[in-house]
Amino acid sequence: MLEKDAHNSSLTAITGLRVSLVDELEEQIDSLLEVLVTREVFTRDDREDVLGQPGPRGRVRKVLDILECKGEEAAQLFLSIRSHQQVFNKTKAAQLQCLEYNKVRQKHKDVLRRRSECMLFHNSRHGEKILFPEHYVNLLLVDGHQVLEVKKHEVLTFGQKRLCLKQRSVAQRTITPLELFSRANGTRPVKKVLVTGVAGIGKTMLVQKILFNFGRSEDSLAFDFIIHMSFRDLNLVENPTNFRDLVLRKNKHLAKELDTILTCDDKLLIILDGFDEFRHYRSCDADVFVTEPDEEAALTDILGSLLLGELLPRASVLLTSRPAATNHIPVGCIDRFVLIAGFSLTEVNDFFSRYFRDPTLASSMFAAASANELMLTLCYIPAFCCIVCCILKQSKDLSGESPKTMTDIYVHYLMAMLHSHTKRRAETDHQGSTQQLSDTVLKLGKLAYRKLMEHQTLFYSSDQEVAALEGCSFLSTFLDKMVAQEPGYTEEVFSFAHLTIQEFFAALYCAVTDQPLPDDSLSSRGEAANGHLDLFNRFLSGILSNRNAAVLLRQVGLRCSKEKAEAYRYKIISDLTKFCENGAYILNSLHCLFEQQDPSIALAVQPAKLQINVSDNTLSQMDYNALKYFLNLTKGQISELDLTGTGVSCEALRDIQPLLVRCKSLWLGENNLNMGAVQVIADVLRVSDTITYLGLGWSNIGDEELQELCSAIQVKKTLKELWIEGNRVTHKGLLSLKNVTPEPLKIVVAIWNDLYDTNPESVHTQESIKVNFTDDDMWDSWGEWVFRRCEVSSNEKLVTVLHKVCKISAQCLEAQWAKTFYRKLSELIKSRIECCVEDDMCKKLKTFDCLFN
Ligand SMILES: Nc1ncnc2c1ncn2[C@@H]1O[C@H](COP(=O)(O)OP(=O)(O)OP(=O)(O)O)[C@@H](O)[C@H]1O
Repeated sequence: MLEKDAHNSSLTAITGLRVSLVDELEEQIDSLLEVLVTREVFTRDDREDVLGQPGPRGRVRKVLDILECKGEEAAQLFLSIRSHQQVFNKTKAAQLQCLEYNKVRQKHKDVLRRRSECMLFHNSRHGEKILFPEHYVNLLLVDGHQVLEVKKHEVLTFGQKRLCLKQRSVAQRTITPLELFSRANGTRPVKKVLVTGVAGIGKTMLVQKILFNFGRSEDSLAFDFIIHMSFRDLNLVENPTNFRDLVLRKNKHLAKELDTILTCDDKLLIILDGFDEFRHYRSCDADVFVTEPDEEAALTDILGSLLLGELLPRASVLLTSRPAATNHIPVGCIDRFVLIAGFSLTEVNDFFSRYFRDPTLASSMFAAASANELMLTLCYIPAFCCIVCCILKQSKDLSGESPKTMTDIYVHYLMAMLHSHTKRRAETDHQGSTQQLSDTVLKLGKLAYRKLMEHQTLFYSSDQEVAALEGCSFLSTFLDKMVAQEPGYTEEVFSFAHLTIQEFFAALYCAVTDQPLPDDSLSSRGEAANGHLDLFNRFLSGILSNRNAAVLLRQVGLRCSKEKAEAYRYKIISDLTKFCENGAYILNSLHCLFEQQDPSIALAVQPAKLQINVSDNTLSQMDYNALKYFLNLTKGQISELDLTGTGVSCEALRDIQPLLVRCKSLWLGENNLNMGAVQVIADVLRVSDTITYLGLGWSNIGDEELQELCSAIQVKKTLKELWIEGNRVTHKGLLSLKNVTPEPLKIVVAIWNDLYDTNPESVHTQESIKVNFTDDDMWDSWGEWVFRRCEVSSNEKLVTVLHKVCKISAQCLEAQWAKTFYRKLSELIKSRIECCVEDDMCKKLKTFDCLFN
């Protein structure tokens, strides 16, 4: 019996599979029949019998009946033909799918190319097409961002008790857009990239460049698909949604292949542009995870999951943001931080050439811009460069007082645009009056202001403020119009030509109406201006300055009230005085002062102590200009200048060297200081009669650099404390301290250096050289300093400081000073939590609260 079964195994199999074979073969029975005849398994008569059956399923059944009569050999041949057929079908399906995938990929590239091939310039939006490749100017991209790398490191090692907490400084280098996803040092894959840069520096342009090149298959970014989403547009998503729908919103042509595209997620790049513009930017550190593209969820959870790699874990993500919002990005998941540094002089020149096209005109315009150094500095930011060109194009020169500040440039721009508009109107209907102009400007201002306060950058035509603009003629100069496809209907959607222009109009509205000045000073709850209104405040200050107020009144009949201007000046003076005295973060106030260009305001700032804290923020030349402007107008000693984590370079240090000489405490830690930079510091030590405390922790200092500093310290002998934690100094390096300790240097803090071996000749047995935490007064004062800084910090800055100080907790908690320090911190955190209204911030503070208790 068994033997018989074995002999008849194919026949038995066919009998067993009969039902499924009928399903499987019904669509291919005719071709299968032909093969059976060709291979002589069936005769022509058999074929006639089969074809005589009604319907394909009947024909399959007949084939199976005949096979049963023919016996085992025929059954075997049949099964082998069937399995060949299966393989053939599968290959064909795969080929078809691949063909379809490639077709959609090409189509998508065509769409991206079409979408990105034009460039919008602020004054050329009346049907004038400017081709992207003809106007795109190379942007300087810097790989590595000290402050964010440190933050990431701190987030990742949060609460860990590590013995050696050395944080190497980040080596920075310039890269090209092509290298954004290339592996650093050829090791770890780079999947999540964060690109930051200040307003108008070219983040969106960089995204356009990537899309354009991809659309033209011009670069070798190894992706099959790039999905581009802007937060400006995502703000319009109201209800829970899913990732698939988010992709299809703007890419309906991907619908058929989307499953395959999402399955091959390692070949997918998702670009999320303008995180700072996101209405829900505070809620992206998701703890509710979405793992499937079809899962319905809140937009923030979907985006958070994408960033954290819970959704489409193999996909690459490029996120762009202004620096102010980076505190709300889960930096732990970012593999590469890239900073856009804008243009250098060569690129500014290139921009002028491309803008004016005629080389002679371009070079005379460039000369006009170069005549004003401050204006040239502004041109390093592409958006400002573009506006400068636009003004020059309209007015041929910079007549009158030439622009010195960012606001001056925007006011000139507004005037140039209005002027060209009235000229055009005058040529046709002679109706354009100043009154009409100022009315429209005010309406635009109201729209800009209301929406900025609500964190909105896109507005529907049904919005009240948009409806009020109906019929105004020069809107297209400042507003972009798009048509949004909503399910079932379309609606017009507007946005300002650029976010900075919205911020400018918003400030203008606030300056010339009775809208109260926004109160952004640090409240006891630590809710300082969260960066969202930084630029708005700078514009507001500039517009309220006597110079610009006069221009606005003369040219458009817009009047800033005297009281408001006075109140604002008073606010600058009192803010600056307060921040100098308490050591709070001061950069934006310095910019507001700079915008006024009125030395009498700076002279009125007379703090009891001059402390300047601009730490933990990469500084640009414009920032240094604002810093120099204020400090050059003040006299005498600078009690403290805190440039920790600002990316300060050797050139920048040279630029501000005269200020460094006036400092008593100078903090330069968490910057990558090369030998050139150390030499500038040494030069300062050689001449300064005031410098007493110097902080160079985590700044890549090695033995040679330390030696350079020690020989400089010996000249004036004013330095008392040197902080060089977390560097590369060895025992040998410490020997160079021999001649300067304990006099004049009373304290050298060298913990977390390369001091592993116990060297009998070592100098750190000297009491003044600290290589470990101890229980003494010095740490007590350190704790007090940190605590004072925490007290005047916004919650966001506080969290940055807390991350830094929580590192030491494990090692020294037993010391009395540490007990007091952490108890006070814990109380401060508790009081901040009580008043905190922002969910993500509350969560962060609570984590520290748990840690410290
Ligand atoms: N590489 C470039 N080449 C030519 N023009 C540029 C370039 N980058 C920026 N611009 C000009 O500057 C303007 C602002 O650039 P973009 O919108 O990319 O800035 P952003 O960094 O995204 O600003 P924001 O943070 O305010 O959104 C552009 O509209 C364009 O006119």
